[in-house]
Amino acid sequence: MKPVDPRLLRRARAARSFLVASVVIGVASGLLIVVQAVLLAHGIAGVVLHGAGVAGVALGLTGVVATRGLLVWAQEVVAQRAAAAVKSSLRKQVLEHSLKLGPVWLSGERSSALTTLLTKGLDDLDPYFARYLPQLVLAATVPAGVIGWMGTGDLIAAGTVVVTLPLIPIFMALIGWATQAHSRRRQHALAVLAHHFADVVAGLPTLKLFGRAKAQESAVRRVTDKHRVASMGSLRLAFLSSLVLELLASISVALVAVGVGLQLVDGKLGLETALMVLILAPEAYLPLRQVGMQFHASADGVAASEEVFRVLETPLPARGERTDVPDLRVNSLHLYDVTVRYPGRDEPALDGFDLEVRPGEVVALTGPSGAGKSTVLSVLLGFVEPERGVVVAGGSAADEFEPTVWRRQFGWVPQRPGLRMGTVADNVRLGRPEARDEEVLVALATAGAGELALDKPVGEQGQLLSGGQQRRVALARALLTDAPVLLLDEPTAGLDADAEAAVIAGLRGTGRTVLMVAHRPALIAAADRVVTVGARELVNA
Ligand SMILES: Nc1ncnc2c1ncn2[C@@H]1O[C@H](COP(=O)(O)OP(=O)(O)OP(=O)(O)O)[C@@H](O)[C@H]1O
Repeated sequence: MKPVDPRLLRRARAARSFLVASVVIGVASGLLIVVQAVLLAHGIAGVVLHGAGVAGVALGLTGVVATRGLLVWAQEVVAQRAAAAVKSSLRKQVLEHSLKLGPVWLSGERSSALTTLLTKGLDDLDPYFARYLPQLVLAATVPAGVIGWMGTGDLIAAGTVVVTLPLIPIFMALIGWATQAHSRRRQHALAVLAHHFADVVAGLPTLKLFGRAKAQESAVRRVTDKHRVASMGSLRLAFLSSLVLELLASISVALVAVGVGLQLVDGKLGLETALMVLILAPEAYLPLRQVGMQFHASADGVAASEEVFRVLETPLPARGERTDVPDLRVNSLHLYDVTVRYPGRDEPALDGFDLEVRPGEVVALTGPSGAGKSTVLSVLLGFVEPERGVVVAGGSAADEFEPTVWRRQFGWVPQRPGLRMGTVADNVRLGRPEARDEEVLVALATAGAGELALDKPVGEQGQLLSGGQQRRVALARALLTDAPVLLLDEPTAGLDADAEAAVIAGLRGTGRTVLMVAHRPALIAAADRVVTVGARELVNA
């Protein structure tokens, strides 16, 4: 691990200004340490050799200690602010980037791992900013100042420190390599734990039904044990490294003390200088030793930030900038020879698929499960990039257009309705936030959900509504948009025949272009044209 990840400085402006402030505070702290040692040595030597008073020295020391206290406070405030700003900026960037990468990329990620990363994971950056980075700056500034000043009094002592000091970073690096792997393992164990817990909680009713709920106890225990072992491993390494660094520093200071003592006995060194060197010697090692300790506290945060950069460095699909999207009320949509292969899959999900959807048409996509029907919708929405082939509208390829502007042409009902916590009205209004209550009611009625009250509560992921109600709310949401084309993934699944007939009538009545994935005969029969995916055949109804 690099001491400071340049990507962190590049991605988070707060980290840069924080580093500058830390250097200023670090240099001032270094100076104060030297002043404090000189004052102490002067005061003690004055009392011992000349019986001088201590009032002046005590006053000076009080001033130095108070100023050092102020610097520590300033450092803490700056660090906490920087950590908060960096975390918030990284969270925002990851969320924005994930949105740009789209739902298909997200479905390949483990959502609970991503959630852990964006919450608890990034919080581990606090010690990195509050402890590790300031200490790193102190380690770079204080020893240089201290050794320089020691050299003015005793070159041998300064030389001893210069020779022994590098041992600390060398041992730190060795321990660091071992820690890094441990930290990654711990982060991974935490992600697995979160994922497993989320899965178990979400699937508890099913697990209970199949009598497997008890069996989960041992699975949870196994995953928790893995996390505990990984955490204990990190702690063991942290304690061990502190011990090693402490031992190294103590032996080095003892070496300096022996040299100083011998010179003092020989009369080659005055008492004041000897005292100054002895007081300063541990100060040269202290910042480096503490960097070692803080490194462990911050390693989890650094591992989390690496995970953040993995997400941020996932390349975005190349999309154009044009905003003059052709009006699909008058232009046809074409798919020419579209082949899609999902990452990690050998078989194409869609192979050389052609389709034309004319304005105002209702087209049904049918075909066996897994044939690629939902993929056709994903291609049109720009969520997946075809390996070959092109989507064309009004003579231009779809990927020339800015994705959000392009998507405004579509109202979409995905296979999973994706409702959020709130009320029915909140969810329908996602289609057009400024819509009036009457418009929301019309959309609900058209979607065959006229019986649902606007203020009916909706739980997370659409809970509190039946499966069929969720679908109709999602359809009302798509209908409320001004989009000329509706892309519907099995819009009547889970509806009874009457509700289905109402939905079909509602859809036909809008006069909009509809491309729908359809399995049910009534829905297929309602289409102007039926296209079979997978068989590459076009059937006119
Ligand atoms: N995000 C993904 N990553 C990898 N493979 C995927 C992904 N989404 C779909 N697939 C695969 O691509 C193929 C086509 O999937 P798609 O969902 O388009 O089929 P479908 O015809 O809509 O199926 P169904 O009728 O069951 O909904 C399937 O083999 C599926 O396993």
